[in-house]
Amino acid sequence: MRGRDACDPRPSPPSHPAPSVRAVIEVMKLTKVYGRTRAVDDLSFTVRPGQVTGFLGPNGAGKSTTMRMILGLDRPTAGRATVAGRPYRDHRAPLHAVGALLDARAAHPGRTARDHLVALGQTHGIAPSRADGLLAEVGLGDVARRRVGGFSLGMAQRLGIAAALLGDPAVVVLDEPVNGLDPDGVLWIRTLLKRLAADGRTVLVSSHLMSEMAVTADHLLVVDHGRLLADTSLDALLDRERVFVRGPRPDALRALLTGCGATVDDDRGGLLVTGLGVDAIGVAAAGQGLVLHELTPHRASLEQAYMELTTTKERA
Ligand SMILES: Nc1ncnc2c1ncn2[C@@H]1O[C@H](COP(=O)(O)OP(=O)(O)OP(=O)(O)O)[C@@H](O)[C@H]1O
Repeated sequence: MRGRDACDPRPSPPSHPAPSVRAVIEVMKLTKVYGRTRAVDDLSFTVRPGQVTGFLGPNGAGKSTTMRMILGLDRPTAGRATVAGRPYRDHRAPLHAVGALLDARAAHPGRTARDHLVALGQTHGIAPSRADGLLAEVGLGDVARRRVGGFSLGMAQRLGIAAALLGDPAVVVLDEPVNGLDPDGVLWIRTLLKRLAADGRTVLVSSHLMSEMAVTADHLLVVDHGRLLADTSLDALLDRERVFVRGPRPDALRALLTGCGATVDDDRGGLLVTGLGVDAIGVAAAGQGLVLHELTPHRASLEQAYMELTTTKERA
């Protein structure tokens, strides 16, 4: 009983429901090359409404560059990105289609927070009262008439989020929105993102903080070196079964399980197996007459799942 046929087939992932084109972000074979750096490398994914999609990866993974291309701020070397069925630049009233926060310090430092939002709103016929309401909502009501140049990073982030929401957009794209926020602010943005998704909006939020995404996102896009490592629900990533297995013939066991398509790592005197469940391992070992002294399921933390994902793909 050797090879993949000897092992229980793993269930195929659930298919996604057909997305409403109204608010979908589509990234198709997107590539961006800066000199010798492939910042984004043949990236394809779809971001759907009604959930928070975390865009996760280490520093320099290509998250900001991808977001800039989605928002028409960088020209792709190859491939394309659309929002609600068309490139961002083709939207006649972009503030209503997509709200974005890429750089919290982008607001003119000499303007007051209120003037910044009112001026932005004027480009789309948005009433000043909407700016006032949003400033109160993001916790800047008391400093609405202070100049932005004197704002802390956290205050600037809150203003950037107010600007992103000004046009009541169906799609929200935020690049590292928790940067500079205090614990209250982090909690606030977490709640806000979940509410936006519950309203049926499409929410794409980047972070290099696994812990933050673990409590905020429903779905994860994991990138590294400009490439997509995973496009998965948070639950599916965490539910990936890992099994600790120990027996007197670890080398034979490793060869068997690797042949069954599992990833096998040394761990505390035994083997840590990803990609096969306890039943499949038991059946495969019995088929080869291999004795097992231990066979224990492990649920990975998000950090473990992420580290495993990045190191496994780098080795491949
Ligand atoms: N304008 C540019 N010119 C040259 N190289 C760039 C430029 N913008 C980004 N890069 C490079 O592209 C790569 C991806 O950068 P990017 O900012 O997209 O990553 P990131 O995932 O957003 O990182 P971080 O979490 O640190 O913000 C990096 O190697 C970066 O140095």
